[in-house]
Amino acid sequence: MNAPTSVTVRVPAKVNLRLAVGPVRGDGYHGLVNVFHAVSLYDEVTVSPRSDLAPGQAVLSVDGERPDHVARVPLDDSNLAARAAALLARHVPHATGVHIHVHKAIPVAGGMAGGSADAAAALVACDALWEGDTPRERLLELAAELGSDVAFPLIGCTAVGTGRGEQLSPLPVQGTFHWVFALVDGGLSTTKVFAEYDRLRPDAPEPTLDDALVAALAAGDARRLGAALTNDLQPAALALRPELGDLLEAGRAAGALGALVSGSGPTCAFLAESADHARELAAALRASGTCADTVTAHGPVPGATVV
Ligand SMILES: C[C@@](CO)(OP(=O)(O)O)[C@H](O)COP(=O)(O)OP(=O)(O)OC[C@H]1O[C@@H](n2ccc(N)nc2=O)[C@H](O)[C@@H]1O
Ligand SMILES: Nc1ncnc2c1ncn2[C@@H]1O[C@H](COP(=O)(O)OP(=O)(O)O)[C@@H](O)[C@H]1O
Repeated sequence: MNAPTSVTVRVPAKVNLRLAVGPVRGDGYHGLVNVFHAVSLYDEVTVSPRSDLAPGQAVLSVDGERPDHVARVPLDDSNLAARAAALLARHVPHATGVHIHVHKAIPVAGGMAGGSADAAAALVACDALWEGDTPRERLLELAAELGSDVAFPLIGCTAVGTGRGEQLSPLPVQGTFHWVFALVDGGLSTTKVFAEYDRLRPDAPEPTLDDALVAALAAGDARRLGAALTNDLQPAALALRPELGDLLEAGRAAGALGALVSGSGPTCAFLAESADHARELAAALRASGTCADTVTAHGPVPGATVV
């Protein structure tokens, strides 16, 4: 069979249903109990071979519906998708240079792991393009080398991440949960949010999982899930962006079952009772004037998939 001329992979964003953050470790990372949940907001990453480039070398292009977000995606070697192609090229025999095109829908620097999603998608796409047949376990290891959040979008659905978030165990979930994500202008640096967390919580305890959250997911109970959502980084994100407090309050006042900052923020996530309720909640949030825009999505959804 001939090698493919291009491969496109669709990859979901994540929201953290529980982000329990422990003390800073010797390597500068924080021990986490990080419950990832993949939602139906997708980037698409397309790779095609470039014979004028060295194996694993990439040129990038990006487009998407939000020009302000597209403009913030780096087009050089620091792009996580380019770093993923370079890393995989060192582990498969028939790597080529590649053009990587990212169609962006996941907010940039928004706490929804868009860069990590693109890196996971690039690993899957390049492995298919180069016919690497890299085993799943090896792809997960390579993903973890690229960042704490890169392994999760390979598996998607709902999973708890321990260590620095990269050691994943799937969690059973019944049914579908409906979400509204409120986008705000500008991003937040993950490093700065963790630094602010250290300042606010010098005495952080070891992170734990929450039985009530696990039970709510297994039962498909949105009301109980809403009550169990927590994010230890939220006070740090609110300290850096105080206006997010008004956004969370607007969502609660409009009847969200749960409201929290997504990961390191500043995107905020609101749990709804149904798809209809999510649309109503989104309209109320937009009318409140506390966010730039909203996106509705459902979860859990599968991880990076060749389309
Ligand atoms: C906070 C979370 C929650 O899922 O994601 P975002 O909300 O930003 O997407 C993650 O922990 C982010 O994961 P990721 O963005 O891959 O982080 P990395 O590249 O590994 O690390 C970036 C920086 O974040 C801090 N960091 C990250 C992970 C961790 N367990 N402890 C940390 O202290 C460190 O300062 C590190 O230098
Ligand atoms: N493919 C990519 N898409 C988006 N941002 C990227 C990408 N590669 C590198 N970055 C950089 O990573 C930073 C964090 O972006 P992102 O992964 O979208 O957010 P977060 O870490 O909040 O989930 C961005 O500010 C950008 O400079």
